Amino acid sequence: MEAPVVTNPEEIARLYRELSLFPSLTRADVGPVITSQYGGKYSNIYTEWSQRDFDRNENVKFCRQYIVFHDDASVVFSGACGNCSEIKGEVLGKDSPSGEMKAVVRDCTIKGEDKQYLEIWSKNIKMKSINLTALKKHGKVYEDEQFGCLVWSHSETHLLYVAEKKRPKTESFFQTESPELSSIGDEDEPLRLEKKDTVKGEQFNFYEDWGEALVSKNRPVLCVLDIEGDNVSILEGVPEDVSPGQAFWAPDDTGVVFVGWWHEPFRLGLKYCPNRRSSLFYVDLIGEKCEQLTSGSTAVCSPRLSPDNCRIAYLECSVYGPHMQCSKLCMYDLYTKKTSVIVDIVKRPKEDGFAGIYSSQLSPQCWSADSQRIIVASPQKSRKELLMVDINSGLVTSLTSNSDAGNWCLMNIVRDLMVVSCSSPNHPPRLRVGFLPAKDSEEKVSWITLEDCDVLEDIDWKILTFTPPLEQDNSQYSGLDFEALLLKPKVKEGVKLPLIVVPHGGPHSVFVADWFLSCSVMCRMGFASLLVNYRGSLGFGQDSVLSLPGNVGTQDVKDVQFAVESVLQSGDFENEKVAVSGGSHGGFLACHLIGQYPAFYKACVARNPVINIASMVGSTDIPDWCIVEAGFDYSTNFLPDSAVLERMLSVSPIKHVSKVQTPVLLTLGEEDKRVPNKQGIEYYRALKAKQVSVRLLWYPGNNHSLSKVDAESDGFMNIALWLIQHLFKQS
Ligand SMILES: CSCC[C@H](NC=O)C(=O)N[C@@H](CO)C(=O)O
Repeated sequence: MEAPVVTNPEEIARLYRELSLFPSLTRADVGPVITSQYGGKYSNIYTEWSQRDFDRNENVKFCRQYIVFHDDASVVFSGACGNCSEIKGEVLGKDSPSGEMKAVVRDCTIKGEDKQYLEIWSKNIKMKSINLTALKKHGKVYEDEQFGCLVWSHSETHLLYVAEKKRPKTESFFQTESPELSSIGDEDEPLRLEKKDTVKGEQFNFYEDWGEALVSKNRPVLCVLDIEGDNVSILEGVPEDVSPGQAFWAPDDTGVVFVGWWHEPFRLGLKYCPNRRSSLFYVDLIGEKCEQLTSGSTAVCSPRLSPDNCRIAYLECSVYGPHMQCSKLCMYDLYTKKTSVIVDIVKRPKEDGFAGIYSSQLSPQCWSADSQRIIVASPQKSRKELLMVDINSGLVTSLTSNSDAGNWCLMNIVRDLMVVSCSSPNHPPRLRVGFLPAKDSEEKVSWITLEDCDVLEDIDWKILTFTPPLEQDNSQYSGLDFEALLLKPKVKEGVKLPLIVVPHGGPHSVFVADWFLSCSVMCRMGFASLLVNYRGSLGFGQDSVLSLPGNVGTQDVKDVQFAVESVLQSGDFENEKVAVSGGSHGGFLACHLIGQYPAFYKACVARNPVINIASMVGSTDIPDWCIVEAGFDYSTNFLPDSAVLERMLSVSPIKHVSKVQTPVLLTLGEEDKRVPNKQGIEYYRALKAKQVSVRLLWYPGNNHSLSKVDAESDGFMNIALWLIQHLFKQS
């Protein structure tokens, strides 16, 4: 029996709107402990959320506060205080350590001009509003997760943030000048005008940026605001060949610790690429001393100071190679000035299930109050778990094993109070709090839900495990299993479902059992989805990651096909109604699958797919990806020769295009720096030439993720209608 499928566009849009109502938690902070007049203790929890607003075509950001009464070890009573309020124009915001003040970096448009202000709030008063744009000490403030920060000094007298370095004004050689601005010049130097401080001949200089989603970010500088003196200064002493970010105050406020990414000989894209050469540095406030704290031969991120001010925890991985991979959890001792590894790379999942740390960002605070443990959220196969690491023994304990939720994210931990977001494919994000049990205690965390939403009872999900057949075993990394998530609408016995196969991108990424808007709408429409974590995915040990480079286009393709064919054997699906959909490397796999298994898939959707690695290597922001995934070792002076280009071409989907029969929907972002839209166009032309049905959707103002509200929702509707058109067409 065939399942009834929702095909009416109005009804599909209604379902999409309905399930888009669930917001996602983006930030949480815990305020200081307050003792009430009756002796009870409580803390405020500040949360920020994001939700799609279709009419305004933007993701709206709002906040809500909660109060948690506790005895320092367990929650006694909790609840929300007041309603939500929207946050507008706030680029960065941070309460001071005492909770007495708040700093905000705000974007404003005044009489058509964009300006940035740094505001200091105290009690119910806006104490200061400093016009950063007018000060002209630097360019725009960095608000991204890669470099950005807004940090109060321990003394609460100074603020630290990152901004674009100020560039000199430029003008044409042919600009007419007033006679009094006569120039002085030097033969080798560009002509500088004394009075106006304007440079000629540099108007069209090219400034590299840090790539996808970090456009226009070229040269970050560390900025310090002296609150009392209203004075912003740029920290001197940062090495010239390093871009600083993720900074914080050293314990005594006399200097700053930061991550520095080397930008010579050129910048490579940083988004999703934590494998860029970088180090921890310390620079003193007078710029006399800058010390490199880690080796400089690895890639580091997320430094976090322990509450006792003695150590810095951070994540480390090797430079180049697979972009995302198993990380080491490391520590820098501020007294001995030595680094150590607390949790090493894990090649294969251990007997207790621990598969390694796969994270490129620790939560804003990650230490227990006793400075003896660190909490990290990491995929462990197809679930994301909270892991507690003992810094002395390196012992890793899961705080969330056997839980019903498939995805646990640590938003923050302060004085052992953890604030988390947890979700599952049939359960949108919930906000929970819980105290970390005392060291060496056997106790489990008792989670209290502060913000709940109902389970979508009509959606079923499970995790499936696959062992590749012998002929598909990787001889170098033998015996690796992989997994997939299967999401299905609940239907009566005997009803067969259409199936959408979704391989993830990366390829070193993973689908954890999270809430997926598009899959849940598809479920409500009557489709099942199979999300495949083929070998090479994160969370399955470093061997799995390393098994894929050099084998893309075969091992990953065969794993996905093996998973699909295995699932179809259950008899629960309509074998003639199978579609494939993926983005980026997932699009690469979708296009490979329709080329290598020509009659199998009845519809294909590819978002910004990698089509021809050979034609992409010179135009993507991450050429190293092309070289590594094609099976070569990358260095910055690597130049692809004809054999390398031939290999890149031979592992690409374009190689199989002549066999394609499946109708293809391409969704491309005009501003994509990662997989330039010319890749999709190359495929579009090839399919057109072969008279294969193809449609191309072009999203101006969108980058690789196609995540602007109108692009994402339009993309979803067109994907749904494309699947309906091609899976259910009358033949
Ligand atoms: C040269 S593009 C390589 C593919 C890309 N990898 C990293 O950015 C990719 O597949 N991206 C995924 C996210 O990992 C995506 O879904 O965009």
